[in-house]
Amino acid sequence: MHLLVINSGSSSIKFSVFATGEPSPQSLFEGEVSGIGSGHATFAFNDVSKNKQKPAGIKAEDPVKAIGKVVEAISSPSVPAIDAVGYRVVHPGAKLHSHVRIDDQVLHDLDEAVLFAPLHDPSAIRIIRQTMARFPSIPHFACFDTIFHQTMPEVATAYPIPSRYREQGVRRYGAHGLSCESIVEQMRDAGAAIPPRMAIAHLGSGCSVTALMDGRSIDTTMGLTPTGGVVMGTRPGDLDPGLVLYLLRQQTGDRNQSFDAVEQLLNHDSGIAALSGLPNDMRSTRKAAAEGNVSAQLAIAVFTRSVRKAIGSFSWLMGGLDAIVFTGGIGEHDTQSRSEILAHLQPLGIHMEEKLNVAEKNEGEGPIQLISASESKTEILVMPAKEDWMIAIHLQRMLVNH
Ligand SMILES: Nc1ncnc2c1ncn2[C@@H]1O[C@H](COP(=O)(O)OP(=O)(O)O)[C@@H](O)[C@H]1O
Ligand SMILES: CC(=O)OP(=O)(O)O
Ligand SMILES: [Mg+2]
Repeated sequence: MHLLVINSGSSSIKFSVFATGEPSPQSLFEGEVSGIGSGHATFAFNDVSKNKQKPAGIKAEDPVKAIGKVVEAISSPSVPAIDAVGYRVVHPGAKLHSHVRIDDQVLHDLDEAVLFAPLHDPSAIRIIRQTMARFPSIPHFACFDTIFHQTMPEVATAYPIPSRYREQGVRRYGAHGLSCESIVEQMRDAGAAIPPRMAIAHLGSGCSVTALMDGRSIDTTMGLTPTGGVVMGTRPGDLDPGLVLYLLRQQTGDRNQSFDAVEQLLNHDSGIAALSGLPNDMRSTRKAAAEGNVSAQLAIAVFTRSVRKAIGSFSWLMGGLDAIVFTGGIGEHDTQSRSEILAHLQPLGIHMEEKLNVAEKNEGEGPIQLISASESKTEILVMPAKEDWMIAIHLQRMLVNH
């Protein structure tokens, strides 16, 4: 069977075609629209058995506008007919508790869930509806970013607000769960031992740090929504809640308009992009910082400091760290962010080996790149966030059971 996976992030749509198989589904085609909303979006689609083509520039102001390009690519005669589709949906809301086959009831529940992930869920749901209309006779499944974090204990998920809100589903959910699960699954796949105390820093457009014990999530920085936690591309991460009240009270005029304006501010107009005054793209922010742009330098320093603090707090919580994994667009590629986040930690037994950090990864080396020095008590690893592969694994399991 052939599976299509559509992963819409806040600044990208990644999509893949897999052939089902053991031990896990095999990727045949991979594509990506990246830089959505940055003014210089690119599109790439590749047969994984052939040489990669260079991404081409396209117009893509938002993920929904980019989906037509995805459907066009997978409709090409060289791509096999699709038997099932799996979507990454960031938040299932308070009612859904597992990855599911999508029917009218699930679509209704997802419509209700948009309050929990207003930056991600609305476009994901529109993409699902459009793709279901295009492929009406095959099953469609939603895989959620929160499910992996269901192992978090109540002490990690309970907010110190009146308990009636908890009963309504107001708690920490976390996100980037499919990415974290793919890290653990790739370690298993490679026959590597799962580090007992691990922190995964998923640094992409959205950024989070997750604490794992024996491969299970025990705490994470994102909260009820993916707006909280560490500093991100266009989101501020954790703020003084009084600041949000201040913003709301400061807005004048229509009440709904002020909510919309504050939501726009917190999900689209904050984070690294706000501090730097530049588009949401770490590559151009780094370039500007290197050229002496002090706003870009400050933005990056605020970002790396917040990630450093999150990893530090989880290390304290677990009584130390056996491994730190960097993943996501920034985590996998921005060598400077990695060295800034872990600078001067030798007294704690954490030694990044700069030569390994900047070394080009060779093809066929496997997914786990070790960048710590041999004397480091904590292993520092760089690994790909294989969310699409993880969704294909769930899809394959659900297809057997449905
Ligand atoms: N080679 C690179 N060097 C530095 N940053 C990079 C590089 N490649 C991608 N990035 C950054 O990764 C971020 C996007 O991460 P990604 O995980 O693809 O996003 P999304 O959250 O939309 O899935 C952007 O800030 C981008 O600039
Ligand atoms: C949950 C989240 O922030 O996802 P992304 O990083 O793909 O925007
Ligand atoms: Mg992502």
